Amino acid sequence: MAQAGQQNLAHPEDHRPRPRNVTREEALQLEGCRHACHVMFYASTTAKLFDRVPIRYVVLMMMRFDGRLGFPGGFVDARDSTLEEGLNRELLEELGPVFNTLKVTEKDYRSSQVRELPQKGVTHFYTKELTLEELEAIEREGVCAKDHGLEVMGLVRVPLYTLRDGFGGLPAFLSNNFIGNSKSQLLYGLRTLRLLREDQIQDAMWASQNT
Ligand SMILES: O=c1[nH]cnc2c1ncn2[C@H]1C[C@H](O)[C@@H](COP(=O)(O)OP(=O)(O)O)O1
Repeated sequence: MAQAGQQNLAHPEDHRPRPRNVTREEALQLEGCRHACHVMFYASTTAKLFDRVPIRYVVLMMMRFDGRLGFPGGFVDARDSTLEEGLNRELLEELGPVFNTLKVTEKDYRSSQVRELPQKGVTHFYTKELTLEELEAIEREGVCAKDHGLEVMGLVRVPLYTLRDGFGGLPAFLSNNFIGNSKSQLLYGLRTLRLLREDQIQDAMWASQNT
């Protein structure tokens, strides 16, 4: 899938070089860098907040041990023969027994970004659509995972709506602290999967920065 839509968001005062997009093949040929894989699970829903505001999609992120938001996943290491094997191993540790049977595969791969500092590394991003029942099973059984309460403080749902005050919902969510390029991965996922329209994304980003 084209990666052009993934923006490299950085704090305006952050002068570190921005991560750059590379293809999966380019990424796999890079020497001397660690690979990490993360996945955005999502499911459609007919639920309405306050019986009025359509939720439309449940999108999962997690609160990490360091107080930042990110996606489930982690570093691929020498034990893993493929990126996806490493990702599924991390998912089993972080989200629990559901990942004995549910697997992320190469067809769920979306994009790769390389960063040079503080250490050269590549982050690979995946998205996977689930049924609402599958997604709720991850939420329910996540408390049985090895990393629950340690590396994973809890799963969170991303609100895709904006409330009448213009800030509650997605703009407020985007004002949180995100690990690495996970905020840019979230926006890329919402954009390319068309879970939100471009103008809705732009308005939410503007409100999160200016409210
Ligand atoms: O969601 C994420 N999106 C992009 N990069 C991320 C995300 N979460 C962490 N990271 C970065 C931070 C590190 O450089 C690596 C691996 O971190 P982590 O997932 O914490 O890895 P382990 O669980 O310790 O294997 O990716």
